[in-house]
Amino acid sequence: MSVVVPECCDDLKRERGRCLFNKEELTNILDGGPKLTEKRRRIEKMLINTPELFDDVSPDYLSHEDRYSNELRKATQLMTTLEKNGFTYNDAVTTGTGLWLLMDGNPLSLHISMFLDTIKGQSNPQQLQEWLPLAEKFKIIGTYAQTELGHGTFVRGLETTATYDSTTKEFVLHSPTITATKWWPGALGKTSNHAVVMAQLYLGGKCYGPHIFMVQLRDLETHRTLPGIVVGEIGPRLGMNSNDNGFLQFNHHRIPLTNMFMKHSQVTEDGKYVKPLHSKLSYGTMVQTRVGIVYHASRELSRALIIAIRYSAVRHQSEMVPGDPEPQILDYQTQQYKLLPHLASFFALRFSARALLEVFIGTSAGLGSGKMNMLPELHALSSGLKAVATNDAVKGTDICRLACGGHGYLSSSNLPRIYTAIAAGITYEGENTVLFLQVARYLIKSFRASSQGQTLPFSVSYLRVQPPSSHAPLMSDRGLVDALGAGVRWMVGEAERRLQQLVDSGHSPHAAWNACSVHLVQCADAHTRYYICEQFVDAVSKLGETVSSGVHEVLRQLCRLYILHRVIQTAGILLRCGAVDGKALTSIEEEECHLLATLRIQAVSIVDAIDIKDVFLKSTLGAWDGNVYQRIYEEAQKSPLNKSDVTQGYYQYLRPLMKANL
Ligand SMILES: CCCCCCCCC/C=C/C(=O)SCCNC(=O)CCNC(=O)[C@H](O)C(C)(C)COP(=O)(O)OP(=O)(O)OC[C@H]1O[C@@H](n2cnc3c(N)ncnc32)[C@H](O)[C@@H]1OP(=O)(O)O
Ligand SMILES: Cc1cc2nc3c(=O)[nH]c(=O)nc-3n(C[C@H](O)[C@H](O)[C@H](O)COP(=O)(O)OP(=O)(O)OC[C@H]3O[C@@H](n4cnc5c(N)ncnc54)[C@H](O)[C@@H]3O)c2cc1C
Repeated sequence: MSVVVPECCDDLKRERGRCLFNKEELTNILDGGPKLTEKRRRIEKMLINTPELFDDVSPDYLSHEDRYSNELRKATQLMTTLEKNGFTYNDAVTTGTGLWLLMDGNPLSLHISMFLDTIKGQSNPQQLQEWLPLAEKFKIIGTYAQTELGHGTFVRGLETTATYDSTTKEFVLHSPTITATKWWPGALGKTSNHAVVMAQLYLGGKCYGPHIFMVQLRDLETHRTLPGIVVGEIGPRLGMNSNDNGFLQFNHHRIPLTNMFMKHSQVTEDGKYVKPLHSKLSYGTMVQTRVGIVYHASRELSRALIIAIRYSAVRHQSEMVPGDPEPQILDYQTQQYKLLPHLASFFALRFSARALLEVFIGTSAGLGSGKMNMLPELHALSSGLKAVATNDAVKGTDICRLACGGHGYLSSSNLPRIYTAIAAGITYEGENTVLFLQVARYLIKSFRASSQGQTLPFSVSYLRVQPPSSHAPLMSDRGLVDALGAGVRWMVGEAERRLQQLVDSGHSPHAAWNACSVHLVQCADAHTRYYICEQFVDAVSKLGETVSSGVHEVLRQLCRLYILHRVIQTAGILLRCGAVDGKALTSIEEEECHLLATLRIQAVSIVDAIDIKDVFLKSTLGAWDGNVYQRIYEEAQKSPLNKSDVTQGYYQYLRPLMKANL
């Protein structure tokens, strides 16, 4: 059968012809510098030259078992390819490239992230020397087993016990109830032969709270489960079904004393406990992963944006003016309003992720020399940014899908897979509401400290009870960000007042907290977004000194759009606290509409500059050449239902129905 394929590529040619900035320069900025762009491209080239890393058949057509095996095959191939070519798996993670090839839940991802990070961050020198080389060379393969059937959020409520037996110098690991079963850890079901396990430490009958233990789960030769351990896979999930998320139970399973991670807290041979410098140091791997997730979320959002924006430039639908040719759907203002604020969000998240990474590196260096004072701020920033980044990436990815109409619902658009993968990010590594409440706790504490005249750390210094008055004109970027800051200050002040009022009227502080928690979550969200706006404005103004005017103008427009959009979203609060008036809001709304039209002109070039190649986008709708319809058609031919003209189902069910006398 021959198919008539409309010629689409001219649209993208025309779009690209309108580019007024140096794409390569913007690519370098997004990568963090020309050297990092060059390194990413070297990794990409190497991966593209490894055909084993690519699927002939979509995982959608494979059985659960084959899906897992296929992804494991590619994951192991990826690790060996990287190693052979002198790269680390971290290179593939930080550039995104490796993760995109393993598109459906890579069974080695927990090993190369949380398992290795725990070994590096929680081991004493002897443990590091013993475990790190084994893990780095994949002689042992592990995961991070913390969550249980009964508890994920409330780590202090975990039920798995690790009871020290000083006669044998061993810990006895036990799962006393069904709810103590470890549940969810990626790669726990079938892949891992080790796990770092969070369990309640018991010494002489006393509980010392959650601590981390290195536990071997499977024999290193036969891969069979060791006695005293029950392990398996938890079954299908919304997405990432090529991973083997697992369950784990211990039946009085013994491990040596030296298998407790002892960098921060220790147990001596005679069963004495040595306290850590800060009680939450054992949560370090979670904090580090949250920092990585901010990058990860921005990358996934960028893939969805490239797909949806290119498609919107290729797709023609309806008549804008009766009788005129059908316009590109990107010309509709409503389509621009769907997509372009999320494009601005991607840039905002990318700059904020970088700023957060610097805070993380600075705090980690401080911890190395015993300085704990930056830990609360890192916890608040990483919690808030992880929550905003994943919330926005999920929302943005779904909007991208909707913006592609029916074809966005096709698996071959890759939007469903990007969506389901990033959707898990709202829940894992700290459920977002819970993380926002941690941020709120920090905000209220800081606000109260300020009322007592204390100096506040940098990220909350704008909450000062008597802030210096802003000199920036309201409609400047700085002026609007100051207005947003005033809005957050008002919200936090209001939350504090309500909390106090409830306590004064006889509620316990905890009951008052719960009664204000909707408002507190809004404070945390608003604070984090204020921080993101600040980072975006700072980054663009710093870059202004070094980049060409075309690139600077694009960044300035994206930053402006992000701020305007945020002001409109918070209009109610800003009006209530008097930071803006109705007249200003009207002009901000009008400016946003103008800006959408301006940014639309170069939108395709901007997403081109994100520089993600077709093999990593994996989308029929988002490919560079815009040959959308041919690709969709070809992908459909791969459906197993198309292997024969008449399916078995016809003979088995349909024909009998048609022949029946109903
Ligand atoms: C690469 C990308 C690929 C991406 C690929 C990534 C793959 C990831 C796969 C998924 C993996 C997982 O999900 S692994 C499992 C992840 N699980 C979680 O994240 C669990 C979330 N829960 C928690 O983190 C915690 O239990 C939390 C909610 C914070 C509550 O802890 P507690 O009850 O112990 O603490 P609270 O009583 O609330 O608070 C007591 C004080 O401790 C402080 N505190 C709490 N946590 C702190 C912390 N981490 N650091 C510093 N301080 C902390 C609080 O601010 C309080 O300070 P004061 O106010 O000063 O008293
Ligand atoms: C795809 C995926 C992969 C995962 N991988 C791992 C892994 O590798 N290792 C691992 O250990 N775990 C893993 N997890 C588990 C994950 O970390 C937990 O699911 C997560 O921490 C949330 O905990 P929960 O499931 O107990 O949710 P719950 O805490 O039960 O949350 C349910 C609801 O209760 C609310 N809630 C809970 N506590 C509070 C509170 N204090 N205040 C207000 N509201 C509250 C939440 O906001 C939410 O709306 C994974 C989960 C998923 C989905």
